[in-house]
Order: sequence, then structure tokens, then C-alpha cells
Amino acid sequence: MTTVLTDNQYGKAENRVVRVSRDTDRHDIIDLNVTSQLRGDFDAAHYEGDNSHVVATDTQKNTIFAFAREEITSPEAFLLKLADHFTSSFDWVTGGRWAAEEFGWSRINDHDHTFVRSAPETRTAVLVRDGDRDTMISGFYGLTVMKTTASGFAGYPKDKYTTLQETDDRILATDIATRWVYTGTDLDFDALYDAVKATILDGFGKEYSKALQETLFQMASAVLDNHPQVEQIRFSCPNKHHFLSDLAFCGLDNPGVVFYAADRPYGLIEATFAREGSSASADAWTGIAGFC
Ligand SMILES: O=c1[nH]c(=O)c2[nH]c(=O)[nH]c2[nH]1
Repeated sequence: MTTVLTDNQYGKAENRVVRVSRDTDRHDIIDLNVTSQLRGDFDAAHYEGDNSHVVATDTQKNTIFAFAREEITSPEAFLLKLADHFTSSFDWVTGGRWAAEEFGWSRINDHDHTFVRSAPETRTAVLVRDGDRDTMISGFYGLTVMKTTASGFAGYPKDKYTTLQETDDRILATDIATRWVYTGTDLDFDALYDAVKATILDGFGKEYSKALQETLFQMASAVLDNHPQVEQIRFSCPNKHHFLSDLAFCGLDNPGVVFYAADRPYGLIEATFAREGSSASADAWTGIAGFC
């Protein structure tokens, strides 16, 4: 039997980089978690223990911190810079996967150098480079949203195991995890991030929801309709069930006032939506843990 090497990539994962801009007394911070992984000709390292092509993961880590010393504009721009560096410095590096998470901070009482973790969500970016093809996937996770009405769930099949009652008025709550594929890399990533997030939030509340599945479609179609720079969008959303508390035991009615917020089990609704005819490569999603 002959064992052959197929897909492989390697690098340094989860480099926690905090950059403080102190050009003036009014500081700014950017807080990232950066992963660098190289792809290319690493056959000899695997087959023969020949490390002559193996750009050390330690070197990849150092490069990340050295580049952070220069500047970090957006997470996406930082990943592009890393990709350009590794693919242009080492002939046998033909691509790779670079990823970042960004944790948001804002000033405490407009203070010059005191910050509080503020963004409810964590912003994400992944750049996959394969030869001369780049795919940038941006997104976020952990954005918790709730609507207290204008949501129902009915019309589902009933069998002997079904106990769920149909409803046309329930609470709908979820932690939005989403990633979207951009059409290119020459984009204003910060402005687009804010705009896409705003569109998703608007889409969550705008229309009546017949199911979380329909809400995902409403959010996705709002993004694809309003942002031509996005060609696919994917969601992974738990249905955070809120059950009406039965207060009859103490003679109280409960007309949709008091709920029990169950943490598990939860529905898990996941879907990818694409602009019709989208040319985004399905391969780019490979390596994204879970669905999203
Ligand atoms: O929005 C929903 N989608 C479902 O698939 C589902 N299943 C369920 O029990 N409740 C719900 N709600």
C-alpha cells in the first residue's frame, strides 16, 4: 500500500494581537485573534522529514506581530497583507488560509485611554488564496437578537410524537452567526461590515416570521439585494426557545408576559443563500469549523 499526501496546510493558530495606536494622547486599540496557514509544496516535509520548505510556524507568528507594528486597518486588509507576504516570499507557497477574529472595544466615558469590551458580536474574516484566486469571507458571531411578537410557527407535519402547539405569536430569539463571501478583495471592508450588519438587523425585525428558516431568508435576501459586493451568505442560528410560564398554579393568568428562557435543547437552523449564478467557490467554505 502506498500512502499519499492529499490536502494539507499548516501554520500558527490564534495569535492574540492587541495594537495600541499612541500617536496622540488619545489612544486607539485593535484586538485580533489571527491564524496563518500556508498551502503549497510541502511534500518533502511529510514524506522525508525535509524541512527546507517549512516556513516555521514560529516565523509565521513573528510575521503577524511585526506586521501589526506597522499598521492594522481592517482585519481583511491585514489578512491580505499576510497572504501577499508569504506567497511572494516563498516560491513554493502557492496559497493558504488566513483568518482573524476582531473583538470590539469602545471608550469608557469618552476617556482617552480607558476602554470597555463593547461590541456584542465578534467580527470574523477568512481569506483563502489558491494560486491567483482569492476568496474573502467575512462575518460575525454572537449577535443576540430577540423579537417579542410578529413570529409564529404553524403548518408543520403532525405525527404521534408531535406535542408542539401551533402559534401565530411567539418570541423569536437567536444568536446570529453569519459569514458572507465577497465578490472581490478591493473593497472598503469596514464600511461594508457595518452596512451588512445593519441590513441583517433590519431584516431580522422587518417582516412577520413564519419560522426561523424564513427569517434567515429575509435577512439573506436583504443583504444580497442591498450589497452587490456580497455573493453568498450563510447563517447558523439557534432557536432560543422562550416558553410561556404556566402560572395557573397560583391563580395568575399569563397573557404573554412571563417566559422561561430555555438554554437547551435548542433548534439549530443553518442555511446558505447565494445570488443566482454566484461564482463563489464552494471550496472556500472548507475549513470553516461547523456550518458557519
Ligand atoms: O422557527 C422554527 N423552525 C423550526 O424548524 C421549528 N421546530 C420547532 O419545534 N419549532 C420551530 N421553530
